[in-house]
Amino acid sequence: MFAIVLLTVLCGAYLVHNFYWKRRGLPPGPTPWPVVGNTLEFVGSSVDVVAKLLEWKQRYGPVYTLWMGTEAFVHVADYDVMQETFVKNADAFTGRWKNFAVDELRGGNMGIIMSEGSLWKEQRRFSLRVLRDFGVGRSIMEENILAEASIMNASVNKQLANGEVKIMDLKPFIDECIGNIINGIVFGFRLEDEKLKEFEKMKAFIDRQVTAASQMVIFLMGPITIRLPFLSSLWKESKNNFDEMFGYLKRNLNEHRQTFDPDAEPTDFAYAYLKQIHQLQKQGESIENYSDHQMAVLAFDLWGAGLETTITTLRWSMLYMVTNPEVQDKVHAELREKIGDRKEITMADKSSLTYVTAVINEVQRCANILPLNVPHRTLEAVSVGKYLIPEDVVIVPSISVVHMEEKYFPEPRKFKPERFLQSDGKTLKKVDQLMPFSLGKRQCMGESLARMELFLIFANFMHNFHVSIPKGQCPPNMQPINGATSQPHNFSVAIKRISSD
Ligand code: HEM
Repeated sequence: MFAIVLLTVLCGAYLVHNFYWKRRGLPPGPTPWPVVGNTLEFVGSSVDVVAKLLEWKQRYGPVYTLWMGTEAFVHVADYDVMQETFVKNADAFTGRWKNFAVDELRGGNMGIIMSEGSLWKEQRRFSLRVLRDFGVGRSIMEENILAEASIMNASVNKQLANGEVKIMDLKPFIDECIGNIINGIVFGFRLEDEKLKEFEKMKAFIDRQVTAASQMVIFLMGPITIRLPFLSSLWKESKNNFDEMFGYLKRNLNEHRQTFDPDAEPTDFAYAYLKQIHQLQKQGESIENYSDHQMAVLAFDLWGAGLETTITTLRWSMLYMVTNPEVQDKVHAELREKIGDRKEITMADKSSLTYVTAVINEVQRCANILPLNVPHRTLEAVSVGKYLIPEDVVIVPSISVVHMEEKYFPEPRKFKPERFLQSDGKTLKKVDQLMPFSLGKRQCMGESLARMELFLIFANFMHNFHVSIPKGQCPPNMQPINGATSQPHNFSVAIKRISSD
């Protein structure tokens, strides 16, 4: 009898806690289920995550709370409120979510993406400096990207006889192109033979890890839940994915340690990092923020973030070209008019290729590849809109919602590059609400590299090829695969050389 009373009291207390107590003082939002919160709302291949976020914004207002597992995630889904908070009061929002999965899979809040405080500040400053030294945002990097774009185009070209239309999956070509660029920056070598095979294996681990199922791991995992049926197998898969990727990075970092020459100019990020440690030690300064583990997680962040996002955006760009042939025709017309027979398109052409630039903007808006962005954490109690959010609350700039707002982007579900052009149809229009790289102090660190890659690779590809839906096939599935990034389903295109048009 006593046991039943005790159990009833405990259950009652838990329910009061779940449905009322833990939600006090936080913005409203959908009612969370015990343990799983609102996480299950995102499960299922047909769930349109951004539509759900928009629906909640309409119901609860521009600032609302979702529960991912047992953690409150405050979503800031209004452009003006985002500016007032993440930009004007930036420091208060530079924390990152701390959780069991991050501790177990990445060895804690290390690297850049998940680190905070002095570790994050120092490592971000250092990494940006090294990227600049290696020519990111300048002509040195432009040459590297152009070289890889040209190799990719030559490989595709090799598959095509003149005038022939061939059905091809472009993913492996894009993977290898972007893989070579980021691998060159981090480890300084091209992916050939065995190295290429190893890279392809690693890319497959990344692809599996960003899927929805693996992402559930992050939200639902704890010391007890990883033992539950179903979740335990998801957990094991994620653990294996991370172990394999860290194994690859650590093998390459060890090769660098063995060949490191402190007197030589660093030729890649890994050597620059070793040189920084060497110099700090020589000057008797602290190397607390430069542990072996930090170096591996930092390499993981640059390598992973640099690969996944850019590849996914370029794959979407191909899909939008085949599903919007009239847009592709205009891209080709602009390239014919402004570039003509010239072989290579460089950054110097960007200001005249306004339609191409508008298309890339529209791809980034519609593909909306990071529907849940990367969650931040409040480092102090802080006002957000009409709410006072306590310290240590996970908070998300909901950029994907802004990208789909009618008031900024009329007919938001339509692919209309013209929205990024002035009424003359030629001059580019700056639209501040397009924020694929987020905002504030944690804004994407690779933005200038990514922008250069997207422009040079897309423009040079379109200058050479025409893509379409293969004859007799249904239009491709434009519903994204939900996960950390919104990826397209596998697809093939009918491709032909532009000269045969
Ligand atoms: C189309 C390509 C890309 C997109 C759309 C993108 C988008 C983003 C977004 C939305 C964030 C989170 C910002 C926030 O927390 O509010 C982020 C962070 C980050 N990105 Fe990118 N990114 C891209 C390419 C790259 C590349 C090429 C690199 C490689 C260097 C990179 C490195 C990073 C890093 C290191 C962070 C963490 C920054 C920090 O926490 O301080 N990204 N990115």
